[in-house]
Amino acid sequence: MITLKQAVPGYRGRAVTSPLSGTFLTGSMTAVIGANGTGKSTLLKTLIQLQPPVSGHISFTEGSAPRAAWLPQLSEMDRQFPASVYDVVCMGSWPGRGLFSGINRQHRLRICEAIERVGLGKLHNQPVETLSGGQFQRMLFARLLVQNAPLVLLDEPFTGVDAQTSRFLMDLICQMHDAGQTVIAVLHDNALVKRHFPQVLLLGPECCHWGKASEILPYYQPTSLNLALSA
Ligand SMILES: Nc1ncnc2c1ncn2[C@@H]1O[C@H](COP(=O)(O)OP(=O)(O)OP(=O)(O)O)[C@@H](O)[C@H]1O
Repeated sequence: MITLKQAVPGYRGRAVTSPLSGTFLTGSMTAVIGANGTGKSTLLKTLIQLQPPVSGHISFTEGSAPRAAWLPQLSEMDRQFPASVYDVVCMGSWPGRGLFSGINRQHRLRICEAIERVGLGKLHNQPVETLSGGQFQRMLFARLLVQNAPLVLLDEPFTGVDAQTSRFLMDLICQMHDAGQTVIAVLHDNALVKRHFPQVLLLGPECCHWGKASEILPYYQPTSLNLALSA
C-alpha cells in the first residue's frame, strides 16, 4: 500500500500538481489521467523515488518503497541503443541477481519465456534500432515480465502502438493485475480506462479527483489535442 498525504510532486521546489492525498492499495489497478502538463509523469517519477515530493509525504506499508518496474514514456527512451531484444529483456533480471553477477539457466529460461509470451520469439537477436514501434513496446513489456515487480508503473504504454498490439498489451497488464501486482498507468483513452481500470486518479491544474473510475471519469473528457499527442 502506498499512501500520499498532501504530497505535491514537482521539480526543484516548484509544484506541478495540487496536493494529493489517498492510497494505492496493494494489488490495485489505477489509471492516472488528465490534460497534458498536469503532472502525470512527474507523479510516477515521484512514486518510484526518482525525485522527492516538493512537500507532503509518501509512505509505504512495508516501511520502504516496494520493488518497482517502470515503463517510461516512449519519448524518453533511447531507441538507437546498440543492444539486441535479448539484451534489453535480460536487464529485467538485474534486480534479482545484481548487476555484475552472471545469468544462470533459470534466468535465461525466464527471459526466453517472456520474449515468447510477447510474440517476439523469432527476434531474440534483433538489434533494438530495427524494431517497429509495436515490437519495441512488446520488448519493454517482456522486460517488465522478467522484472515481475510488485509495483508496475506505466507511462502511456500504448503510444505509437497499433490497435492490435494495444489490445495484446492491455491483456498483459490485466494478467499482471490478476497475479497480484499493483498497476499504476498513465493513459489518455477514457474508453480503455472505463473498460479495464477500477480506480482513477484525475490530475487537474486546480484540483485532483481520486476514486472509482465510474465516479471520476465523468469529470474529464480528453481533448483532441491530448488524444493526438498520445497517439
Ligand atoms: N525535468 C523537469 N524539470 C522541470 N520541469 C519539468 C521537468 N519535466 C517536466 N517538467 C514540467 O512539469 C510539468 C508536468 O509535466 P509532466 O510531464 O509530469 O506532465 P504530464 O501530465 O505527464 O504531461 P503529458 O500528458 O504531456 O505527458 C510541465 O509543466 C513540465 O514542463
